[in-house]
Amino acid sequence: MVMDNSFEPCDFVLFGALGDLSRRKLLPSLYQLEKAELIHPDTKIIGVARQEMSVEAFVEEAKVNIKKFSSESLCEETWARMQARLDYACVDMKEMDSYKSLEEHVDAERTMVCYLATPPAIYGDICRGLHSCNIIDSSVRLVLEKPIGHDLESSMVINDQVAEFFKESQIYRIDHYLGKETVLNLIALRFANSIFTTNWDHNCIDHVQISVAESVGIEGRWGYFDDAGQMRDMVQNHLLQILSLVAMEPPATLEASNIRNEKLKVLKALRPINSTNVNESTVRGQYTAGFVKGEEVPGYLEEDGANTQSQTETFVAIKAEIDNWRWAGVPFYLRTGKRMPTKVSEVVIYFKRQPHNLFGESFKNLPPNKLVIRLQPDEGVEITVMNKVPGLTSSGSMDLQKSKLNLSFSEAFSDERIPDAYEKLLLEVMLGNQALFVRRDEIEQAWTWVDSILEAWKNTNEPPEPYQAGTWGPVESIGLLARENRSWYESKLTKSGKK
Ligand SMILES: NC(=O)C1=CN([C@@H]2O[C@H](COP(=O)(O)OP(=O)(O)OC[C@H]3O[C@@H](n4cnc5c(N)ncnc54)[C@H](OP(=O)(O)O)[C@@H]3O)[C@@H](O)[C@H]2O)C=CC1
Ligand SMILES: O=C1O[C@H](COP(=O)(O)O)[C@@H](O)[C@H](O)[C@H]1O
Repeated sequence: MVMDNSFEPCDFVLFGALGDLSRRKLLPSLYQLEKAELIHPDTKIIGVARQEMSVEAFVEEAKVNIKKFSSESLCEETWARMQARLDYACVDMKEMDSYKSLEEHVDAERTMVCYLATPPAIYGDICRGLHSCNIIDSSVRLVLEKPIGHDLESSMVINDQVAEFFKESQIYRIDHYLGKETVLNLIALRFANSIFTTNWDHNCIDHVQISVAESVGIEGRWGYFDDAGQMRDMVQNHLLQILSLVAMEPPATLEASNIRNEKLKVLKALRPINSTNVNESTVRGQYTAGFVKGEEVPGYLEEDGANTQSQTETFVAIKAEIDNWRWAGVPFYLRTGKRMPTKVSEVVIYFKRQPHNLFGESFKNLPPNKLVIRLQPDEGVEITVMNKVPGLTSSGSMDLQKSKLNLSFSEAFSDERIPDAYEKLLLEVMLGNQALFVRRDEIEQAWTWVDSILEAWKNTNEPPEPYQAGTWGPVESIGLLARENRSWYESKLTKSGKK
């Protein structure tokens, strides 16, 4: 047993237990935690959905999905333990009377975790329903899935509805990127290594690139995606969270409030992008038909259910600037899109060039050092450095060559399995640690910045730039950096043709 004293048993109530997220991610992640013996033996997992179903049928459904969505065969011993803690309650989450049936499944004396894997539109109903049957007390933790709103205003409405019944210290807002090992490693890399701690500012860094490329399209989610677009789907949450971790000041401790305070300061320091600077600071694109990994794929406007007039963006590139002491004059270029050549997320830190050249004409333009943090896949960290090519020359001059110091997680930690982000987040909720969850003020600050860009795009009334599926986005995205004599980092994964 690998448990410590902070582990307490709880009733883990999964609202929307028959939905896509639960089937694909949450139940398989709970299974992995079970396997690692990280769930308290007395913890119960109660699936809640509106379908009438026996506990046996729910257990069978869970088993089928865990088998289907886990990358390994089912361990019978683990499953026997997990099965024993599963329960099911049928609740129509919009009907207040319906919540009574929940009472007999939970123990008011224990910590209760309510995970809302449901449409955000019914978060308010669920809170009222829980309140109506007197289930809420200070020990209840509420987990909210994204998206929290469509803009600042709607996000405040949801947050207000929830705040009627829960204190902020009880609310766990999910951004699954915060559960990714490599995103967490940003904290370790920055604050456990003095070479980075002391070189992490405008004195040493020229610019930063954050790219989150996806090879998938919208995966049959037209209804949701067309309303959201890549800005709301990826930038408002995941990219801004990564940016905050890269740019934040050292927190006093790793305690939740300290980390969240520092992230919030970064979001507050983001220079607003509005009608006056939107054209020079952003690019938005929409994919047309093309080939991804050799397979022909339709354009966005030809996807199932598509509205052919849609101007929703499937690609965004932004030059973001952080107006504070540390980052003055250091652009953060963000880029994310669907149907790009490969799935790859990377943070690349470009250090400044040497102030003076000692190595003669042929090395006049010594390339800057780069720190490449590969978030996914092929997780790792790489630094490019200049080295002397070994050997003797008659002129006595020095020949230089660019080389890489490469730490690949799969090689360095070959005995360790990299857990899915949801495993980490589910574990942290059960431990009652909010550090990897997004606080209300962070979400609202992120919406404020994003809303201003969306509003400016709306005002320009220009369609998104087309880009062929299987490319790195519209040419204008190259221009965003080229006009400042910079270029996007070409991922090693693309160069090697790795899929
Ligand atoms: N799927 C994913 O990969 C991701 C999902 N999310 C978020 O997770 C949440 C859930 O998404 P997803 O699983 O895809 O959605 P689904 O629609 O697949 O599942 C939602 C679940 O909620 C249930 N539900 C909806 N309304 C009611 C109601 N009135 N009473 C009882 N049950 C109800 C549904 O039941 P029924 O089947 O009967 O309709 C279903 O079990 C959303 O907030 C989404 O944005 C976030 C990131 C990724
Ligand atoms: O939240 C979302 O994230 C996924 C990408 O997540 P990843 O872990 O596979 O990188 C994205 O495809 C989806 O559209 C979005 O809603």
